Amino acid sequence: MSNPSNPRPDISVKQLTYSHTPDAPPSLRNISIHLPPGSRTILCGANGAGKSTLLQILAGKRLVTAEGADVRIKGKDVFRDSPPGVTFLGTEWALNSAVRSDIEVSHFLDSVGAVNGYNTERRDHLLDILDVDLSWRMHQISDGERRRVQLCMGLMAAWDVLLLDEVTVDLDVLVRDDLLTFLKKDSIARGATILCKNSPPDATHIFDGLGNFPTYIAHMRFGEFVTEPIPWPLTSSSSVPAETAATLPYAAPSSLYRVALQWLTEDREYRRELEKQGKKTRGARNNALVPSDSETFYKKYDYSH
Ligand SMILES: Nc1ncnc2c1ncn2[C@@H]1O[C@H](COP(=O)(O)OP(=O)(O)OP(=O)(O)O)[C@@H](O)[C@H]1O
Repeated sequence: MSNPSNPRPDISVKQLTYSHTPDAPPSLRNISIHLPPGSRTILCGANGAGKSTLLQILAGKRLVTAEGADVRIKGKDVFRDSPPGVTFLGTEWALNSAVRSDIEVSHFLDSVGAVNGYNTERRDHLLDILDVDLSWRMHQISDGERRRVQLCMGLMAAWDVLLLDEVTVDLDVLVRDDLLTFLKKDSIARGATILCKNSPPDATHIFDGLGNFPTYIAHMRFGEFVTEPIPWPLTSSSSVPAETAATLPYAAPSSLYRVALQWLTEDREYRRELEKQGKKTRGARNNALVPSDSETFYKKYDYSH
């Protein structure tokens, strides 16, 4: 949904172009979206489409200097006004050595609570849903368990806007399902907004059970929206562009996986077309090296015996 006339979108992005480095091509190109309070949007797209970059910019983690770009949450400029009530949960958290130190989970969560303040009923509910054992020690738990602690920590304080960067992918199916149910209920009860990304690596796992979660879905490719956020589930009366409508299955929420598959297939065909035209290169460069890249690689590193 990209409707600038919406009186108060929770997330509003206009003319956003962004490059990670001065010489690199833009990872986001002239992006504009407007998401209303209480919406739950899933960004779909192949690896490198720009989903994480968009979430990180909304979280104020990357500074945008491009002229004309306007990135707001609840009407506040994300760089200059730091809007309150925004929670960003990303995968890099688990890589931080501090969260792998010898500290008991209860102490770890208490230290965060002391800083942020939280409702204990909400915390206990999250501990149940995420099946967290307060006596675990942070350096002795699995990646999935560590992720559950992160989610509990990040969701304890009630957020207005939640930005999720693939933090549910390594949860087991039951925990993930309970968490999505909680997030959906919470978003409905408090009119809070969720924007999250889903990537292709294991699409069946990622999209399984997600069909009832979003109110909008969107498709990104090479830093642009091929399909701007559109209401989900789709109906024949959805305000979907004609060219998109022709490609999508109108059906039950369970078809989200099929829509994602359709979009990713289109992405791959588009990329292959660019490759044919010499505008993109992937994999072994068969014409550039004789013998092939892989033979050269294996000889170089002497994997032959
Ligand atoms: N720190 C960085 N420095 C330079 N380029 C980056 C950096 N992070 C991402 N990029 C580039 O920006 C583009 C978009 O990356 P981004 O991580 O936003 O994609 P994505 O859609 O989230 O991908 P995935 O689903 O694989 O996580 C890619 O071409 C990527 O190579």
